[in-house]
Amino acid sequence: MSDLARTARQRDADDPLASRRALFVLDDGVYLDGNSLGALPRSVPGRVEDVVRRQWGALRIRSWDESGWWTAPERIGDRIAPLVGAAAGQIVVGDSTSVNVLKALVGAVRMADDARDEIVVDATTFPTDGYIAESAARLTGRTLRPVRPDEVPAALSGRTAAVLLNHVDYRSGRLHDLPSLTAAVHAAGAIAVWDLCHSAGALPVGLDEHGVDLAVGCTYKYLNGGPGSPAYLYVRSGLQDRFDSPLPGWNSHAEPFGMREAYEPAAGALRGRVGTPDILSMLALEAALEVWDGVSIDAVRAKSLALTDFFLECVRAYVPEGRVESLTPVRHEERGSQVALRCAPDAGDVMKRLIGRGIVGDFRRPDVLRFGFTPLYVGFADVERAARVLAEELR
Ligand SMILES: Cc1ncc(COP(=O)(O)O)c(C=O)c1O
Ligand SMILES: Nc1c(O)cccc1C(=O)C[C@H](N)C(=O)O
Repeated sequence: MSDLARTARQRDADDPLASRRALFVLDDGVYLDGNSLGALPRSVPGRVEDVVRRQWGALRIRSWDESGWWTAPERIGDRIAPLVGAAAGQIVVGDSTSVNVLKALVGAVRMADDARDEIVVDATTFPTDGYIAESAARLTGRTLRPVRPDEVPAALSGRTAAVLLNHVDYRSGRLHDLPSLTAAVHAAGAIAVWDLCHSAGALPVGLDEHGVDLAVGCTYKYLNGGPGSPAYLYVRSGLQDRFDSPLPGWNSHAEPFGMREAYEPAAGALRGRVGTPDILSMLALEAALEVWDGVSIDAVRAKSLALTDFFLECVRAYVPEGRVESLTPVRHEERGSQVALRCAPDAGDVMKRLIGRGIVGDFRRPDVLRFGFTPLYVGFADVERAARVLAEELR
């Protein structure tokens, strides 16, 4: 056994989160793709079975009240809230991240005065946010200005209405400085909107502490909600009265069953709802969130950094010099929970071979091997093995 393998074994033995792994369905491979689709928590299949057979099959329409279907978006929002540093009453679950980006960004611009004619968007964003921001700009009669996150402070002015940023870059794994960027946006008198897809469940976000205005995120990555599980929208309590959703469906009406002709928004975070919630996915997510009971997000962050540090150490030790280049920042303050390795010209083939050997990461065009580290179920021995197999494939 190598020194690194021995170290891994010891670190797994000392890991306070190690027992969480048993809460997930995994095989004997190494799953490093939880930043794309989280693994299945064991509590989910039984809950879905109950929702389908008893709540739907037997109770039918009564379940909207008796099984808590109607209030699921805000109830599950309150369950996610502590994971992203938000007090209750500010998050609703529903729709996709893409749809929530539209609600958040148009809602943000509608809070700004008309003289503010620009929307700033992260120029390195995951594509969907950029596409939707472009449409939000057209819908609100603003100009879209793509800016790299590090250049955002210099780009802000009295013309800026709202700024949409990704907390962690999906390609490189770079963590952007949410507190200081939010403060800069506020100093310019603009509204800060954050996409938390790659940070929620992997590191502390501190939405309330840092005064974030609006935020969105998916639940199928580090929150393990399942394929296509509903996303969420956070609207800071102090802004909720001014939040004017571009999708004011009947579920966000003050009196949904009043069936009124005129729209009147509900109070609070409920304004972020649109239409009938996707109950099966939503209640699968609720069951999945049980894995967080008793877990501190600070402990998750500590393990995440230890895992990514250890992976980089193993890669340095095992992989032939010059064969890969890490795009992941060395400084912890700039790192999310993934490692991206540039591997030209054959990253796509290399990832296929890794997956064939049970080491599952993903390939992002044009030349990136991407490995996500989910602290609740990835261990140090997994990390050492992944780097060792990668080195074998690259030799
Ligand atoms: C930063 C970011 N935003 C949005 C999305 C996707 O949004 P949607 O769930 O609407 O497909 C992803 C990943 O798919 C993402 O990484
Ligand atoms: N949402 C996804 C999907 O529906 C299929 C495959 C992958 C995804 C992803 O989440 C991709 C991911 N956001 C990324 O960072 O690349």
